[in-house]
Amino acid sequence: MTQWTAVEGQAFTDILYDRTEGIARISINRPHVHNAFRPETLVEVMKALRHARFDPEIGVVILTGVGGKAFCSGGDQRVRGDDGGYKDEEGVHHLNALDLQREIRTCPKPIVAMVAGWAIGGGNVLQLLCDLTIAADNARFGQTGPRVGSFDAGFGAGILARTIGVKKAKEVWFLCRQYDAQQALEMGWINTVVPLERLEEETVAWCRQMLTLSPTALRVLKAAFNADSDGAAGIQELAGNATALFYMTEEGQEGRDAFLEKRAPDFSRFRRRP
Ligand SMILES: CC(C)(COP(=O)(O)OP(=O)(O)OC[C@H]1O[C@@H](n2cnc3c(N)ncnc32)[C@H](O)[C@@H]1OP(=O)(O)O)[C@@H](O)C(=O)NCCC(=O)NCCSC(=O)c1cc(O)c2ccccc2c1O
Repeated sequence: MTQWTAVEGQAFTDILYDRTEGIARISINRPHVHNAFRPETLVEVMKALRHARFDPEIGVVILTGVGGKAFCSGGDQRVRGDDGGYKDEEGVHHLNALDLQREIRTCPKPIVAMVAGWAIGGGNVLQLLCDLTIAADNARFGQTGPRVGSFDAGFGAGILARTIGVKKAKEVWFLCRQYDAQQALEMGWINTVVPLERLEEETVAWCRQMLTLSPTALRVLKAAFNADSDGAAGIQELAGNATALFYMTEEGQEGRDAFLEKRAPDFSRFRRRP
């Protein structure tokens, strides 16, 4: 059994945020609605995710749901308003699931979805956008949008099509069927399926394996996998890694030093590589 410790100084109402060596775990904690999210839930997930991103001791993040019956059932339909989004406690309408989707893709650390039970609607999109998905044998996946008067025509359609193929993605969205973990595995929708009682052990094992590997290599690879589908923003993310690495070289530092020392830069000692 993994020992998890609540992250200090981080108080939340809709999520749990804890950690074990090198791994942060963010759990949506609304099991009474199968972990459906409201705007406040997503604000909290983003806050925890940013905290994990900036914690140098964390190398991998797990996103999951409390209770064993659901990862997440998407937007909480009880707070879906008539003014273009989900209503927060102040009455402001949001579609801030889209903000979280982008943050999952731009977080430079691998994010693993640990899925037990339902991953439906916006909940399926969240697990889809995580870098890896470990599912329990009770997991069920699907989209409900056309049934409940919604659609995710961004990552929810496009990345699903890239992941399982266009025909299958259209089937998922056009028919609103549900798929069990084995079917999802066969489609390449998820990475592996394990018995529910082994879900955490298996997920942590995958995370620990990534923790033994080069964080820079994983970071650049993550950006590379997203670059083309994220367009200019994806190239920006990938290119930012090149700039960061260049800043760590003597060649990059020569330009900065020359400016600060008010002299012409001397790049002559740096090779023009083939
Ligand atoms: C997930 C289910 C298939 C499970 O069915 P089951 O029969 O096992 O359980 P119940 O239906 O009895 O559910 C138990 C309990 O939970 C409540 N509940 C479940 N899901 C939600 C939900 N999403 N919102 C509110 N409440 C929920 C349910 O009412 C029960 O409560 P009781 O008080 O009656 O006990 C089934 O529950 C189901 O189909 N759920 C709805 C799934 C769904 O349609 N989700 C929303 C899809 S749209 C979406 O998520 C979405 C969000 C965004 O932020 C977007 C942003 C931008 C673009 C698109 C977006 C988008 O599409």
